[in-house]
Amino acid sequence: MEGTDLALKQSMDTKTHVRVIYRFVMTGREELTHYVYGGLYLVEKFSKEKLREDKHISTFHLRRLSGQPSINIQELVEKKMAEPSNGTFTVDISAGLEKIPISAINSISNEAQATFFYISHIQYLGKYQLDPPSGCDCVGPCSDSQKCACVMKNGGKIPFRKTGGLIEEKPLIYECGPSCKCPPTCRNRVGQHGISFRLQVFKTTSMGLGVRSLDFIPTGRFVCEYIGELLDNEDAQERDNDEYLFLIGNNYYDVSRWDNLQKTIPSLRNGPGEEEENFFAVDALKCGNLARFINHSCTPNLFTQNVLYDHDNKGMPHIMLFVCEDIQPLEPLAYDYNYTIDGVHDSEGNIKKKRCLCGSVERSGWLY
Ligand SMILES: C[S@@+](CC[C@H](N)C(=O)[O-])C[C@H]1O[C@@H](n2cnc3c(N)ncnc32)[C@H](O)[C@@H]1O
Repeated sequence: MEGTDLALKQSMDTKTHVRVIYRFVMTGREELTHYVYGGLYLVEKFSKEKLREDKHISTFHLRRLSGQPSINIQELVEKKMAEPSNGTFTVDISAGLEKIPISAINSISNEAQATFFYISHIQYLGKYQLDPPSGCDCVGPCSDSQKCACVMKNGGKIPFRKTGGLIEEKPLIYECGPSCKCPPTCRNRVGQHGISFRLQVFKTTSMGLGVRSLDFIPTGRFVCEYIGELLDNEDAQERDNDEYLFLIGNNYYDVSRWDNLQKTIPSLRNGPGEEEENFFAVDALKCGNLARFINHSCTPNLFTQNVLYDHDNKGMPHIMLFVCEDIQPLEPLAYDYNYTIDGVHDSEGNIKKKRCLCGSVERSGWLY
């Protein structure tokens, strides 16, 4: 057996008592089964004796994808460690709220899953007035050539490719929404359709829980929204939570970030004006979706994009995560939290510091 080769070619074979958990191929959409060894894969049922007796033993050809750690299969067999002694697996932490199940695996310890309420839509506190969105009158799917009101708001071009990928990051994107006459299949509706790739929460070795993809996800594709309770600055301060609070202002009000874009296409300066700078945050401490588990990286594979579709309040856009670099199966997802060093304080105003453990060479060493 080629020990450095980790993509199992074969799936369930009842005769040999060997079951392959993943096929590590980019197009693989094999059913996820329950045991994963070392956070990667392995056999569901593996009887050493029977394997020896059985003439129909299947041989695996193992092929490792770039970045996957190696596993010594021979050692596992010798130590009778074919089944993990520790670990928990949850088939769907969203309990059916997402279109596809969000599994969670802890192959490091038997620690219980984090306790929070899984929700799949932003919760707006009653005190915030949401302006109803203005929609387009397009008959059929919107296109760049039509005089579509939403296309105009996006600077004259639908921001998504036909394949669904976002063309480029912008201060704000207007998707078509419930006030538009175009159908749900319109190309200008992406993030609102929710998760479409298989994502998994997993226990990391140093950063608590994280999220990885079980599928290959190409650059530009939508991954998920950061969901939680929407709070204004004042309410956010009162919640003692800097772990799961996404400050909307972090990548939005920084006009210098969009300078080049604004010079080339002035109509794209469609972020909030100064008078609208009432900062908002999405708090996912008590309730949220899987995005609350996505860790920070100084070399991220995701970026956050502000999107409006179901209301017109520029100060509280949806925070949608898109891919900025092709994601391979089992690769952890990460975005840049955009903290400023010495910019995080405790309730007494003292500077808080936290080491960054993302491991990127370019890292500053500090998360904040
Ligand atoms: C939004 S949560 C991410 C999920 C978290 N790992 C968990 O177990 O729930 C943010 C927290 O994760 C940890 N974290 C995320 N990225 C990190 C990094 N690059 N280095 C160190 N800690 C990180 C920090 O404790 C941070 O406050």
